[in-house]
Amino acid sequence: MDNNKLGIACDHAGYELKEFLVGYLGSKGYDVYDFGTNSPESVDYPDYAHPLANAIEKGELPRGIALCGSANGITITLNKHQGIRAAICWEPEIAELARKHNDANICSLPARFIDNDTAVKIVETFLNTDFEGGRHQRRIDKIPLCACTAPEQ
Ligand SMILES: O=C(CO)[C@H](O)[C@H](O)[C@H](O)COP(=O)(O)O
Repeated sequence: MDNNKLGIACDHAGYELKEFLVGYLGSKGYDVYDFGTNSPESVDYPDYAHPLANAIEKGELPRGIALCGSANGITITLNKHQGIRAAICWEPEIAELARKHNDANICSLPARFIDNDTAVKIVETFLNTDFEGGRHQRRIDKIPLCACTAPEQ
């Protein structure tokens, strides 16, 4: 898949930072698919989270960035999708671990709690860190409910 492509989605709380990141990532040569929202008017984050998650699940985009005020609402929504591993990243080392250990395919940003410079560092780290595989792959394989068997006590 074309790793230059990425999707981005937000609610009103993430709108300003989303706009900044769309400009920044475009200037770095990324092909950014913007799922909105496209104004600071109050909206509901699931209306923007699901289209981003669907595009990644269908294989149309390899990864994405999601933003809301705390990152909680949008991340909870995204992770209802079987093919999504969205991780809340509030500093670069968490973003690095989200990729290395969790193979996260969406980086969720708490827009009301980070500044633009921090967001850039987080996103750059997320986009440029590879999954380590190995024991982490085994754990990821156990995440889907269909693969879950309660251990004997
Ligand atoms: O869902 C959230 C919290 O988990 C997001 O942070 C939203 O952006 C936030 O709830 C929006 O709040 P508002 O008072 O409607 O602006």
